[in-house]
Amino acid sequence: MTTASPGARFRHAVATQSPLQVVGAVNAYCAMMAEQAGHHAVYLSGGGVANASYGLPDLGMTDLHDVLEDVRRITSASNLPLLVDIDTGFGGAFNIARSVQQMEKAGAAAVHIEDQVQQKRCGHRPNKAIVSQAEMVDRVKACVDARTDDDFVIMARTDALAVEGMESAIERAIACVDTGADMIFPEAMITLEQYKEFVAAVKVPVLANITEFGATPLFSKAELASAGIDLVLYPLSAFRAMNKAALNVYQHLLQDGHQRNVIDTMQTRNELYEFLNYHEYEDKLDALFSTK
Ligand SMILES: C[C@](O)(C(=O)O)[C@H](CC(=O)O)C(=O)O
Ligand SMILES: [Mg+2]
Repeated sequence: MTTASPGARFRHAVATQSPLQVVGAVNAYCAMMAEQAGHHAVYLSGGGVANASYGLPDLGMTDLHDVLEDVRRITSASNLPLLVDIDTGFGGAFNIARSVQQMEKAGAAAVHIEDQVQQKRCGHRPNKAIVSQAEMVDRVKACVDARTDDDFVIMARTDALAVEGMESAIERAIACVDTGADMIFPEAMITLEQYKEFVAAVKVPVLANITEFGATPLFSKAELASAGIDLVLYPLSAFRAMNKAALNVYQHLLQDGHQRNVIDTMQTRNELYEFLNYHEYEDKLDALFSTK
């Protein structure tokens, strides 16, 4: 156990892993599995909150409290530093400041805020629109001013590549760093060369979002390391796999009338209990009621 703040632990993980793999966890139990599997940081995806917790598309329909609820559940269950997707910050400067304060209080280590308009889309979908560079800089300033722990990480995401091109994206990233952004998330890059350009330009850690079925090829950790990337994000990888496995079970139950054909695809009761530390709870319960 350590007394360092979540933000300090996230920075330490970025500094010591090269690059740091940040894995999406759509709920508390997923974060526990990621931690026990040996990961060093977890991610709460905005798309994940919308899709998994609310059955909504990733179109800016969820609010601060929808995301906070999932943050609290995850930070209560796992000690891993948590990077949270706060989309466009959920409003104007005061709302953004409040978002950062609430995330910090809820035990998050880091947030990323993006330069899309509030009626946002998934970063890998067409027809995105972005706010001006000046407005994005204001968003970042609101974040930086609002944090109480200087180690709490403010990551600026730019969606500009698809809208205005590489030059604008880099210019925006530099402006965000000049305003105090600690790390940069260039969204929907297409080549390793583009990552290299960002890394050379911003001089702070750069994150590569390796989300499946999107615009970015599934570059390996080694390839991204060679481009100078410091963080690799897998926002929805486990979620997509869970979804396919669950659908398969639902279909087999209908078709077969039993689960024997899919039992091998399931985590066993013992495995579940191991991750939950169930037996320790049971022992405590037995001790508590031993005199009855
Ligand atoms: C990272 C992201 O913002 C998310 O919400 O997880 C998404 C991921 C995705 O839709 O694959 C994004 O890249 O916009
Ligand atoms: Mg998102």
